Amino acid sequence: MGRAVVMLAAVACYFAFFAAFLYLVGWVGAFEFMPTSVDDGLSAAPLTAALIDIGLIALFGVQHSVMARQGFKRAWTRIIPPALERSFYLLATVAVLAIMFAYWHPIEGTVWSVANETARLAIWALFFIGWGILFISTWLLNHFELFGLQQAWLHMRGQGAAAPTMRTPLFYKAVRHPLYTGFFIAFWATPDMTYSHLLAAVSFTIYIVIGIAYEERDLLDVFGEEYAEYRKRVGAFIPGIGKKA
Ligand SMILES: C[S@@+](CC[C@H](N)C(=O)[O-])C[C@H]1O[C@@H](n2cnc3c(N)ncnc32)[C@H](O)[C@@H]1O
Repeated sequence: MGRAVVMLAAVACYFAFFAAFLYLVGWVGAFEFMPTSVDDGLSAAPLTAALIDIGLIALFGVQHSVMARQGFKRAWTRIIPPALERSFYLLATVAVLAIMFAYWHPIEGTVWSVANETARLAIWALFFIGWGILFISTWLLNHFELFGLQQAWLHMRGQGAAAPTMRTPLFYKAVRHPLYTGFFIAFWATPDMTYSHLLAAVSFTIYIVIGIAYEERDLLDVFGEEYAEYRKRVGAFIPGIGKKA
């Protein structure tokens, strides 16, 4: 594949992912202008709906976990250009998110609904702060590398892939996984918690907590003692909590 084509493919995947990410924000927020949302979609009896929705989130989990493993990457990059490995990961994420958006089955009923207008506004502010923390965290790590553009750019310029660098700026000084902290806040901060929203929040939380073990194992492999020492000093999602001896 030509170098310029690789670059164009990476840019296309980046924008496809960005669109899916924006849709996800609206989907979780269940805003009225959204065609589908966590509280809106196909209909089924509550138990069937719950099983389908859990299956959809599991699909997301399997895609994310399998494609992030080193063994999979080694095999996969014998078929696709290594410079596009991250971009195809994003494209696969777009596909599983699109399936989730299309086949989500809401479950009727409300767990909590906040009536006070000021409290509602505060919760909405928290919702956007969560997404903001997540977005800023991508820049603190390396936005262009995380979203595949750096790899394609270096490839286009005939340079090898950049060596991974451990980063701990700003939020990363307080917690090891601020991006996931942002994700948790965004999923849990809602003034109207429906059963389907709760199911999504619980399932994604469980998935992330399990996924972290694998992510940290890879980080320990790559960064060794530097990451081990970081785990001893810094909490996982909440400052000071979840340090690893
Ligand atoms: C979706 S990001 C999530 C990062 C982190 N778990 C968080 O919640 O902020 C996952 C990628 O970030 C990388 N990563 C996580 N922590 C890192 C760090 N401190 N420095 C460099 N890369 C890191 C992982 O290797 C993985 O490729």
